[in-house]
Amino acid sequence: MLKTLKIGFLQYSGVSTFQLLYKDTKDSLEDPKDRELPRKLLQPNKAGILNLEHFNHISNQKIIVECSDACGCSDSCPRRRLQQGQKKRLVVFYENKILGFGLRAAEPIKAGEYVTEYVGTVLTPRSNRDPSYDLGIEIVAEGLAIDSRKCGNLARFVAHACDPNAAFIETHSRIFETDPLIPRVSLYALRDIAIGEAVTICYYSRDKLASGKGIKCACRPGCPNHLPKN
Ligand SMILES: C[S@@+](CC[C@H](N)C(=O)[O-])C[C@H]1O[C@@H](n2cnc3c(N)ncnc32)[C@H](O)[C@@H]1O
Repeated sequence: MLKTLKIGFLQYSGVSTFQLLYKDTKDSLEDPKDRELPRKLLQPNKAGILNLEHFNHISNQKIIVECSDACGCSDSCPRRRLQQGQKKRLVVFYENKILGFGLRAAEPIKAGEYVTEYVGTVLTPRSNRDPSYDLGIEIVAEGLAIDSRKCGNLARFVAHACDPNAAFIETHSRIFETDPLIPRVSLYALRDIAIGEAVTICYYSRDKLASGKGIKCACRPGCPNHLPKN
């Protein structure tokens, strides 16, 4: 099962919990004594690069906030990466019998660059279905998941690695402020990814991986970890 990201609220009109959270965080960062607080909001720089140097892929409480019509910027603004769509060339590659299909870079990807979106059906996770392709949403809409098992894009093939080179990050993105705020998730590179290299994320926390139960992790020869069975 894909890693559950921590994020809070789905809204279609009016002031959302998220807007309040956003305001609180922004305000607190303006107070010098609070600058040490973990920063919740991420935005790419002018070159479209997200600073993920200190990204903790295990306890992820981060959300990317993209520009909208309220900013007055253009469609080519680097802070509209998800809105602009996938630009990186990627291939779905059959790795081996254990890993099945994975995703590989068909061109070099730099650390902090947007790779693609995790696409699927937004639903409430239920116990009687296969959650292997669920990506839990926790900031924009707590308790929902994006399921790419039957309907998704190539991000559904991203394999787990205990030392991953990419991460899924919830993304607050809408072109017009009046658009519905649907849960969306971006895939960003945590470090440079070479052409032909597998793009990987970490599905689980270190504790779960070290529990000794589940599928033996095949991220590298001799990896001692296990992917918990759902
Ligand atoms: C979201 S799917 C990834 C796509 C899948 N490989 C396919 O061919 O459709 C997750 C599944 O891939 C396999 N997998 C991914 N990373 C793995 C790893 N490091 N070790 C073992 N199996 C892995 C497991 O079977 C896991 O349940």
